[in-house]
Amino acid sequence: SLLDQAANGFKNWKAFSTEILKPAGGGISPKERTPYITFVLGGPGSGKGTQCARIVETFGFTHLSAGDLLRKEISSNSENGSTILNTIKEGKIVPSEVTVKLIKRAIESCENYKFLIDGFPRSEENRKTYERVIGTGPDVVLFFDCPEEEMVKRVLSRNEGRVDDNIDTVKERLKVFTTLNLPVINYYTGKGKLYKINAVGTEEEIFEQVLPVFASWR
Ligand SMILES: Nc1ncnc2c1ncn2[C@@H]1O[C@H](COP(=O)(O)OP(=O)(O)O)[C@@H](O)[C@H]1O
Ligand SMILES: Nc1ccn([C@H]2C[C@H](O)[C@@H](COP(=O)(O)OP(=O)(O)O)O2)c(=O)n1
Ligand SMILES: [Mg+2]
Repeated sequence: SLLDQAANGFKNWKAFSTEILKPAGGGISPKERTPYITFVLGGPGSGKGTQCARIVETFGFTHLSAGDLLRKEISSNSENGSTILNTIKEGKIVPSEVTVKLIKRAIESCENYKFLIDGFPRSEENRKTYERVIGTGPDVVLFFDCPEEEMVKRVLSRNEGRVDDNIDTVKERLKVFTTLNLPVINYYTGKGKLYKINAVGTEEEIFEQVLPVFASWR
C-alpha cells in the first residue's frame, strides 16, 4: 500500500522519515516541547476514532476528538450547549471559534506533547481559525478514505446513542463532508502533508497502513 500511496502522488515513507524530527530525549519535560499535531480526517463512520485508539495505544499520542469535546460541552450545560446540540442534530458544522477554543484548552491542559486531533478541521473555515488562533498548522494529516455506502452502514450500526447517527442526519453529514471537508483534504495534499489511507478492510488491515506514518515514534 505504500507503493500505492507513492503511485498516487503522496509522499512515501522514505521521503517522510528524513524530514520530521526524531523524538528527542534528554531531560525536557513533555510540556516544554513543541507540540506534534496530527489531524485525522475522514467522513462520518470512516473509522477515525477506532484507528486513533490504536495509535494512542501503540505510539502514546493523546486523542482529542472534536466531536467528543463538543458533546462534553453539551453535557456540561455550558451556554453554547443548546446551539451545539442543534447544529450536531442537523449534521452541520459548529462555529469554528467554539471548536477551536475547546481544542486549544485541551492541548494546553494536557501534559503530553503529541496529539491526534480527530474530526478537525472539517471546513476551510475550521482550518483557518485554528491556524489563526494556534499559530501553526499540523505536522501531518491522515485521511481515511471510505466509500459512502460503507460509511452509512457503519454509522447506522454504531450503537453509541448519538443524536446524529440516523439516516437523515447522516445524509446531511455526507453532503457537508463532500462540500466542506474535501477542500481541506485537497489543501493538505497540496502541502504534501496528507496520508491517504484506504479505510475499507479489517481494523488490523487499516492499521497496517497507519503504522509507517508513525514509525519514528516507537
Ligand atoms: N475497519 C472497520 N470495519 C468495519 N467496521 C468498523 C471498522 N472500523 C470501525 N468500524 C466501526 O464503524 C463504526 C464507526 O467507526 P468510528 O471509529 O466511530 O468512525 P468515525 O470516528 O470516523 O466516525 C463503529 O461502530 C466502529 O466500531
Ligand atoms: N470540527 C468539528 C467536528 C465535529 N463537529 C460536529 C458536527 C459533526 O457531525 C459532529 C460529530 O463529529 P464526530 O467527529 O464525533 O463524528 P464522526 O466520528 O465523524 O462520526 O460534531 C463540528 O461541528 N466541527
Ligand atoms: Mg469519531
